Amino acid sequence: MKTVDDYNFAGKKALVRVDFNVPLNEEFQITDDTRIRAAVPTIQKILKDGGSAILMSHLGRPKGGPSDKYSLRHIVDALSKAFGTEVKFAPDCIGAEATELAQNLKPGEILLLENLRFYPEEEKGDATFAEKLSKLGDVYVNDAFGTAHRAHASTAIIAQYFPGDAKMTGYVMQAELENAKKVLENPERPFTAIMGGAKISDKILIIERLLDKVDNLIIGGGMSYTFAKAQGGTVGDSLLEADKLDLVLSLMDKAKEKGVKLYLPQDTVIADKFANDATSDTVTSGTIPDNWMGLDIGPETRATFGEVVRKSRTILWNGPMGVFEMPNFAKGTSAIAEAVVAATRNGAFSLIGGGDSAAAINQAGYGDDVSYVSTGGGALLEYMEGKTLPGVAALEE
Ligand SMILES: Nc1ncnc2c1ncn2[C@@H]1O[C@H](COP(=O)(O)OP(=O)(O)OP(=O)(O)O)[C@@H](O)[C@H]1O
Ligand SMILES: O=C(O)[C@H](O)COP(=O)(O)O
Repeated sequence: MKTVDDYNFAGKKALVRVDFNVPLNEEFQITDDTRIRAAVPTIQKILKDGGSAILMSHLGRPKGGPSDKYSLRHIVDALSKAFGTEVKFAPDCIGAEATELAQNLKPGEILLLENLRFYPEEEKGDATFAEKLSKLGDVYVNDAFGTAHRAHASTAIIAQYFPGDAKMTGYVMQAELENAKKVLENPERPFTAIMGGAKISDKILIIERLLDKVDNLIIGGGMSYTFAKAQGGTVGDSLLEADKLDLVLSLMDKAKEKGVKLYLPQDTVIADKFANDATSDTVTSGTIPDNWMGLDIGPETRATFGEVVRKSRTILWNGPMGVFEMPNFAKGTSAIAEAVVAATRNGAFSLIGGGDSAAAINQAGYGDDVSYVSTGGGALLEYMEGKTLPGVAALEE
């Protein structure tokens, strides 16, 4: 695969697919700018060579055409700050105005196109739409690792409209693939995977695949209650995927067969409602009373999980240990973050994946103290599951 290092962008307009699907609050402020900061080196390389950059991205999952809520206009100022130069904006990603703005772009300038998903053709992978986008630039760079698992017009289909030497990966894509490979191929041992977050169904395939790779598997967060229930415990109103009970039991058997040590929470912080100011208590896992819900791992679990993590040499972490957005239920996630940082300082390789896990590590101020924070959520998981990423495959053809 060609990379931006193989290309001189002097006098060229680079059409760059980035993943600026960033979390915004109600005032449209960016609450985690990891994906924007990550994109800077690729854009800088293009501009330094004497090229210009036309950035295209999606934001959220808009259905039914353009809407202010999902407009990329909201992030233009933040981009100008991050890139150190004024970023121009095209209020439509194709059409006469976008074409004119792209044509008039001078070396050193950046243009951001409006949300690609305002056209249903984007997600459908429509070839005509992809061809229209392709006309805006001379060369195509795909740096949107976070969206590489989607076979969309701008991430995959578009590549066919550029010759082999004019389509390539950017630095984000390269770094993501390299770091994921470090974990998947010949990891230093012990190798510990920490899985948390809300849904087992989203992560079941990766958990199964990891059983062939890891020495320790730690399960926390919302998904742990399905394990507790499957073992005969009570979980009150906690998150539960009741149709996955047999599945988690078979996972537990597989872990045993493969000699993987499975760590589940011993104790749980429970609450009488889903709110930071809820009344809370700590109970043994699997003994949650009716009308209460588990929102974090308890102190004993923090100690056990922390010790396993500190002794690890390779760490993969996806998904928070509790509802870390609420300060009263963030202790488990913070404790894991601290243990991952301590292990990394001791020479371990740590890869953090998933939007919320990245936000949690940044919120705790540890973003620079782990080996690599992935910009990918679903994309990283699918890559780890062994699936081909269409965004990467399109550049290989
Ligand atoms: N005990 C719990 N009860 C309810 N929600 C929980 C609990 N533990 C964690 N969560 C929630 O899970 C969410 C994160 O789950 P998710 O699976 O989306 O992780 P992620 O790191 O963002 O991965 P990805 O980016 O792949 O989605 C957070 O919003 C968090 O509050
Ligand atoms: O945030 C993500 O995981 C990517 O930007 C992809 O978004 P999607 O799941 O809406 O395709």
